Amino acid sequence: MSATVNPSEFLPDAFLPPNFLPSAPSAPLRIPRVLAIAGSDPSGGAGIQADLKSIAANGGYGMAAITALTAQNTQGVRAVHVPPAEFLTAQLDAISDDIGIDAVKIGMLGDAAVIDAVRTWLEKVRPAVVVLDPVMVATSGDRLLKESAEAALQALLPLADLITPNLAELAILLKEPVAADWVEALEQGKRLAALSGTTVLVKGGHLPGGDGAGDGCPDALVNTVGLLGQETVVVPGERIVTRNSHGTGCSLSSAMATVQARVGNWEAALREVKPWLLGALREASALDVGTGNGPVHHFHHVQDRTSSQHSQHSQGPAETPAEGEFAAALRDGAAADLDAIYALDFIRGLADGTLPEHEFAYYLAQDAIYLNGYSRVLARAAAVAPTEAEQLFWARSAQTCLEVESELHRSWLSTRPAAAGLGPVTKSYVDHLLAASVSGSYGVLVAAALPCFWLYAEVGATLHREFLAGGAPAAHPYADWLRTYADEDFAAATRQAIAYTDAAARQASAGEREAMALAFRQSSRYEVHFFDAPRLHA
Ligand SMILES: Nc1ncnc2c1ncn2[C@@H]1O[C@H](COP(=O)(O)OP(=O)(O)O)[C@@H](O)[C@H]1O
Ligand SMILES: Cc1ncc(COP(=O)(O)O)c(N)n1
Repeated sequence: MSATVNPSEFLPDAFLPPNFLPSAPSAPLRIPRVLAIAGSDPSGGAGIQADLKSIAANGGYGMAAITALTAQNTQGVRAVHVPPAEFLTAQLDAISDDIGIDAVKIGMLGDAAVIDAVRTWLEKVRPAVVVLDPVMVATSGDRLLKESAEAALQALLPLADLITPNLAELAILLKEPVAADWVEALEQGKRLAALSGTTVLVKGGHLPGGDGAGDGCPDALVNTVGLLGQETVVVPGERIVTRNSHGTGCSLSSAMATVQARVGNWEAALREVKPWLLGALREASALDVGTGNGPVHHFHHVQDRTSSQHSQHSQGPAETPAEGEFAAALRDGAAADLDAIYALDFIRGLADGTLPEHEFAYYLAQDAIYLNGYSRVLARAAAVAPTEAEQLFWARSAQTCLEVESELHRSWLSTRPAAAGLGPVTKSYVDHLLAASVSGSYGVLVAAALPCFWLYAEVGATLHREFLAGGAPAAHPYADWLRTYADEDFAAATRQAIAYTDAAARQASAGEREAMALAFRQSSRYEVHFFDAPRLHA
């Protein structure tokens, strides 16, 4: 390995929004222009109406070419009207003749003539990002695609970069029975990815409970063309008990198209979109729309301008927590992860000196790579911090990270054999942090960054105490390293980071606080995986 880490190793240019690089700190985030090609749902919960809300909620500029009109509400679909396909072509051409298109989301197509029109236009325009939600049947059970058009839809799949079938659609596209559990769903996802040569997003929304996915609602990216670090990337998620899931598939696919256009990385996009959608499902009860399967709340994360009415709908999480309360809840939630870290072979081996040297070398090399990415994320926190004190704090922390990284290279890594390059856990952790850093929420960003301070400080202090209690033996192979753990400056910075995160939570809406808690939990999990990575990958 070279003496310096090349950040582009894990930060391809396309991944970085223009204002992410320190050279252009004040440039505005580019607003991707996202076109939804889909059917209309006049009740506003699904179809093109959900797409436009979802695109806007995720920071994009939404455009809409309508394939079909439906007469539907939260109870079901009453009628479908598909205008002549030539008129869809006229809409599509009008847009692409004038406007640059950063991403396309395709939803309800209706019939084979519409599919043909979309295919012809896609082949002509070749948009950079195409997400295809193969809409066939509405949640209510009504058909939204003629059965005779299924083969044409199948043939359209290779033109998409991502396909987002639900379990029923996955089964129809494969001509197989519906997957009975999550493991089977992933297998089907792999088969569809192989068949279409496209990345598949397998969605856990329709999983029956107790099937290996636990009570959760996971999603997974499955891919056979080498775009992702691993063949399957599972993003776990909580399951919300609600009837209001009308339009979740439409909203997810539009959000993925929008965020992918912004961050250029499917995994990071899903990690950003999933907490947003979870909040939209959770806060759906704040809306009073229809008597059936109601819509989700796309703008739950936007500061509520009618908070007095809003709080009548959702109690508890909507109330601003007292000072320190949010941070205390985060710490409680991380207890299991800390226990898991203390039980790792890596940590036990580091403490008693039995850790194999090659695992230690791998850990140091990954730490250096991680710190470089982490420093960029902290710099981003400085760029969007609401006060000058916070700006200064995150900027100093970003600088310290780079200094620690270069010290690692100068001292620890200079005498060690070249370890492997960017490891899978390091990549996933940094991707998660980068997704949080472009989420548009300062709170989510600092919550995602916090476990690296907090858990690391706690683990370091414990290891240092144990080392001293054991008489600080000079012959301990990792004595020098263990001594570095007792750093009062780092402990003070950790207390400050906790206080700023707690303050951000007190300023946030209930939905944003939920997204903060999730971002923190995911980073805590990554802390565990990071310490366990040397055992698996060294
Ligand atoms: N009850 C739920 N709780 C949390 N997430 C859900 C729930 N239902 C669906 N989702 C999420 O909504 C998205 C759409 O999933 P799904 O309902 O399977 O698709 P569709 O709306 O196309 O039928 C996925 O990200 C899924 O994980
Ligand atoms: C026009 C239109 N398009 C798509 C859906 C599917 O909705 P869901 O996301 O709930 O599966 C719908 N009900 N109506």
